[in-house]
Amino acid sequence: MASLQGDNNGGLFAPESSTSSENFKVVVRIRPPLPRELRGSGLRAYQVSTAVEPGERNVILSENLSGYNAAIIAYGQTGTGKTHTMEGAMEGPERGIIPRTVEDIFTYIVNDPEPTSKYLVRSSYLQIYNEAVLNQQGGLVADAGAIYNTYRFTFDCVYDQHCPQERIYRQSAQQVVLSILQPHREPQLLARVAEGNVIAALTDRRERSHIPYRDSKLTRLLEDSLGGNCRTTMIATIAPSLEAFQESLSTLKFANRAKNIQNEAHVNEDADQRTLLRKYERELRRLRDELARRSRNVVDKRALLVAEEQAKRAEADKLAALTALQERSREFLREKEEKRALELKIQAMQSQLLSGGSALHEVPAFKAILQREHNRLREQYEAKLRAIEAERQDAEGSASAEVGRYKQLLLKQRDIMIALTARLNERDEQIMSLQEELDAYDRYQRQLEDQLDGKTTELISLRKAAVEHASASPAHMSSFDPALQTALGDWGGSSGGQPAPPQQRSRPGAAADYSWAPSGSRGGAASEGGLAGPSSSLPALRFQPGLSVVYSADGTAVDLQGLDSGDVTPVASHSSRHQSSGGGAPYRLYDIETSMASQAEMAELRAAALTSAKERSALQQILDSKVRVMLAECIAEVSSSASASGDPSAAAPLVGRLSALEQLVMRVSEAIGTSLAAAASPCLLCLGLASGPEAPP
Ligand SMILES: Nc1ncnc2c1ncn2[C@@H]1O[C@H](COP(=O)(O)OP(=O)(O)OP(=O)(O)O)[C@@H](O)[C@H]1O
Repeated sequence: MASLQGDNNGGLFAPESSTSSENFKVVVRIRPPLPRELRGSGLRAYQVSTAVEPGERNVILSENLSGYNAAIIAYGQTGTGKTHTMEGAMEGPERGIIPRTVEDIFTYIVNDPEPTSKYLVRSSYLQIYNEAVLNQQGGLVADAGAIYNTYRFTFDCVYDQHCPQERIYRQSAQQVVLSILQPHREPQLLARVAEGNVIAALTDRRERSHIPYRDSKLTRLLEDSLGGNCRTTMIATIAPSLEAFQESLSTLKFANRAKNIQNEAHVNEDADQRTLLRKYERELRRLRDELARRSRNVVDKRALLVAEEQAKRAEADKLAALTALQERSREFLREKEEKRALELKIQAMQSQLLSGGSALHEVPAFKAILQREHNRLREQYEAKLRAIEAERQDAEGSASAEVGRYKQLLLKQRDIMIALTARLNERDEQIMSLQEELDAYDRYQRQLEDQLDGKTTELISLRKAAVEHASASPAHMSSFDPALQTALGDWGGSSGGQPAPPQQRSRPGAAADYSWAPSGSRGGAASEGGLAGPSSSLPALRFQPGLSVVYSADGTAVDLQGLDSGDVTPVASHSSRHQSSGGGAPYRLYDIETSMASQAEMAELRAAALTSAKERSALQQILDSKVRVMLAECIAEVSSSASASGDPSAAAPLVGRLSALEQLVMRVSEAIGTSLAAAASPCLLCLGLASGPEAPP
């Protein structure tokens, strides 16, 4: 077998050329002459034969199962040795390509050094006869006499290769197609079926467009082998006899065209997901780097563009500023010229005015106008001054009237204040006099109380002496003075408790001048109903003979405990006259002539003290009521005067003063009442009247 590279050397055989495709090879195998052919004269002198090296088969078997699809197609006229080439003998050196391929595949699997690799080997055997596909699995069908038949033996080897060290999981599928093409005896049909449009299209030097693989089942099955993902070797078999010259020529032409087929073979590798992921990550990283590089270039370009734009803008601004400056300079020069022209014009006009011979203010018409204007302005100002003066006078008149009215009000208010002050002073004097009178009452009451205390002490001593005397000489008690016995009462020690008859009365003329005459006439009212004394104007007590009670000035009865003595005649010779040290009213107290003072005297003193307390209380009440009335009148009068004057605040000091005076009177009254109660309580307790109905308030 030799590669068909051309028909140089004037024959059908030519050396290999590097221009032929590595993925589609075409070889020609010439069958050795058969014995019958040798008997004839069909052989030519140029007949040669070449053996196929084992290494070439390995190449055909896709580089030791590295994952490429591989195909061996035997093409030739009948009896040219296709079956002999593909199948041959099952054993021995005449073994064909199929058994050798099977041996190579399993030898490779057995010799694989990677223990983790896994292989799956599948095989199929088909026959296509008149466009009918027949499954011939399980045995080879050899029908040498049939025409138009085509066999196809497909041998698939799928294996998994796993490399833990490289963490690679690769799955490859290798397809070995061993086909036998039987061209038709008629060249037209052969061209249509075998070559067909497929070969014509595949070998067309123009742009490859549509490949009509579907025109026949054979071309459909050989789709990958002819122009696809496959490393294909086509074996064109010819016979060496002269009788087969036309067929051999036709086969060689077909082989010559088929060698131009371009196959694109690649490894059938299905990487696992991790490998794909790593592959995609590497691709993604590469794309990112590319994008970053391009973006950086874009940023740099943008910055450059911005800088250029800024430079252009700055240049334009600079030109605009220069233009504006030049324009301003021109305007300045123009204004300067205009100013100079105006100054010249003013100078010319002034020179024209002065050229008349006299100044403007000396022109008569101008003087007249000036005078009129002056007069008009003066009249306006004078009229305005007059109006202002009239307004000022009106304001002064109204102000003076208001001032006069306020003066009158102030004078009236002052008079009211003076009058109120005078009345207040008068009230103060009256209050002071009442206070002094009240003090005189107090002093008199205290003296009465002192007197009463002395009498009580004396009476106690007398009763004690009487009791001692009775106990010493009880026999004489019967002859004891009845009056004294009566005075002693239970203290006299009388047996049986019978009262002693009154045998001795108070000595005639033994009376006391108990009258008192305070200043003023207020005490006169208290003497009504009382007994008349030497001083008829003073209240008096008189003890009637046979009466057991004595009445005070206000009609209060005082029990004298059975005293039956008659008149209590006041005496003057032995009376002790006490003069009030305070300069108050003179008064006279009982003058006890003898040490045998009766209880009538005690009762009299008690009644006098009680009367004095009652009168003092009455006077106190009268004083309080009158002072209160006076103060109320003063406050009302001051308030009415202040409201009448229109200035209520003017009377506030006076009202405050009156209120303070009222508080003072109240405190004085309270103090008097308290001192009175404090002074009267011990005395009244001694008299047994503290809880009586006539106790002073
Ligand atoms: N290279 C060869 N060496 C020896 N004998 C061969 C060789 N090639 C073919 N022959 C013999 O030639 C005869 C025909 O061969 P073969 O059957 O293989 O032809 P074929 O092309 O398959 O014919 P068909 O197409 O009719 O099946 C066979 O007897 C075979 O033994």
